[in-house]
Amino acid sequence: MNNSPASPVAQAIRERRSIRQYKSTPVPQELLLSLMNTANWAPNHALREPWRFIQYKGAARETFTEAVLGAMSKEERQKYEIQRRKEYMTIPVHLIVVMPEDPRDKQWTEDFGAVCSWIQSFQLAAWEQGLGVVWKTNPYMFAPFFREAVGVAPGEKIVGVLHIGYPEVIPPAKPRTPAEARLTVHE
Ligand SMILES: Cc1cc2nc3c(=O)[nH]c(=O)nc-3n(C[C@H](O)[C@H](O)[C@H](O)COP(=O)(O)O)c2cc1C
Repeated sequence: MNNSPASPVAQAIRERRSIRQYKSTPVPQELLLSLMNTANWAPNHALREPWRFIQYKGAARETFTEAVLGAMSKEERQKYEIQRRKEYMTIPVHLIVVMPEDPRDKQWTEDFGAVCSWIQSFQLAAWEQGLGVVWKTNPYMFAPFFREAVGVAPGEKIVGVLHIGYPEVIPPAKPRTPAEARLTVHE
């Protein structure tokens, strides 16, 4: 099996970067859906496919922006509103990734793992197509105001907010610790 760093999968894993500066160029919806359908092949136990998505694009990004701003304190809003409004109205797509909160520990763990796998699969498939993504877990995600404004129900968890678009800037890689440093081998 070709597991060299030069294989297409290995290369995508190593070269993908979280993108925080985007061009305003729209992302075709067919491309987005195709990438989502690829990510749907992520491993998920008992094939529960424990994910759903809420997408904001075009003028509806205003609704997303208001949901974020409404979750801020007065002071935070004063400090960040202009910057955030500009940022969220430039990035072409915001995708909220949601999972059901199964009360059983085993199922919750499986579902969370599956949704994280979905997100990374999506990020890699997007990268291969020249699209950038960043996976965010900002404090607003946990705020009741935001959850209600975007239609996340009690009993659901937001696993991440993905910002998606064509990269304006690709940051340099942050070095990783070699696996050997974290590996205990018994033989
Ligand atoms: C679960 C998770 C949550 C993250 N949350 C944030 C976040 O809130 N804000 C952010 O700027 N990046 C966030 N990131 C992206 C990481 O900061 C990023 O992956 C890390 O800096 C390594 O950079 P790279 O992805 O370009 O290799 C998150 C990543 C993961 C996996």
